Amino acid sequence: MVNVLRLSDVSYVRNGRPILDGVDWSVDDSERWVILGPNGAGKTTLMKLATANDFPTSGTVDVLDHRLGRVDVFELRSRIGFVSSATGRRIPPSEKVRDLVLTAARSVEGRWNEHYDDIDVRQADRIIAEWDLTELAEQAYGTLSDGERKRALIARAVMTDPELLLLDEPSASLDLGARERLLQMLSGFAQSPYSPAMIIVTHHVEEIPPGFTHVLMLRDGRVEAAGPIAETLTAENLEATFGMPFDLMVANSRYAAIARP
Ligand SMILES: Nc1ncnc2c1ncn2[C@@H]1O[C@H](COP(=O)(O)OP(=O)(O)OP(=O)(O)O)[C@@H](O)[C@H]1O
Repeated sequence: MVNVLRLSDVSYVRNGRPILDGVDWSVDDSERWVILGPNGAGKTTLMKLATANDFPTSGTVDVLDHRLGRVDVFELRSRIGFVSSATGRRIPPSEKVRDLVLTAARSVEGRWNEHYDDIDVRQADRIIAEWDLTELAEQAYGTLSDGERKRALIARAVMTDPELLLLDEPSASLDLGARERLLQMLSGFAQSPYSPAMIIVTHHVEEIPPGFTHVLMLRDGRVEAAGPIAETLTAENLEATFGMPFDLMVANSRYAAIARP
């Protein structure tokens, strides 16, 4: 097992307010983590640290065995895949899906005159098929549905064989069918031994793909609970995290929560 992320006593303070407070968290390469928490809990801030896009106010963050503050973050970021709603906004609407995935090999957004090796083209086509995008490969990104866009962005993120893949609310705004299709694909990907360590952020237990192994529950910048999902994702911990009582159901390795009357 190789450690890919370690936060030790991390605090992140802005305007005198602790947005993250005393966070300890460790992720190994075989693990698939869900970060669960209400609006404003600090999930996005945690993602910024894990993707080497920000620095803690105090404590230490080690990403892929490098301590933030002592490493070239640009080199480090090239080893991390990250998809958030902001990622999609940077993609030129006219970019074709095949080029969107292929250009990740050169870390550019928008195809110009770069040369791509056959191995890159084959890798892009394989990943496009894996994420069920073959029929859309010649279609412009701006014309895709939300669900198709999410799959295209994830395909782009995995094109560079990242050692850590982070997805910020991958199924937000998707309709039921698109959400379920994406969850099935994420579940398959999560269960492959060849996949990198994965972290997804969500507000909803219904959006946890089977195969995810661990959960970190965050409230007001503090870790409410963290550990293997089967023993950590409990009605008690949900109540502590979201501040109200829930009935938690598990069926077919999927979770559902409804407020207790
Ligand atoms: N740079 C900043 N300066 C001041 N406040 C900040 C800054 N960054 C985040 N915050 C505040 O910290 C809190 C946590 O923000 P964050 O975006 O990490 O939460 P979140 O869990 O991702 O929320 P959501 O689920 O709504 O996306 C919020 O109240 C936010 O306003």
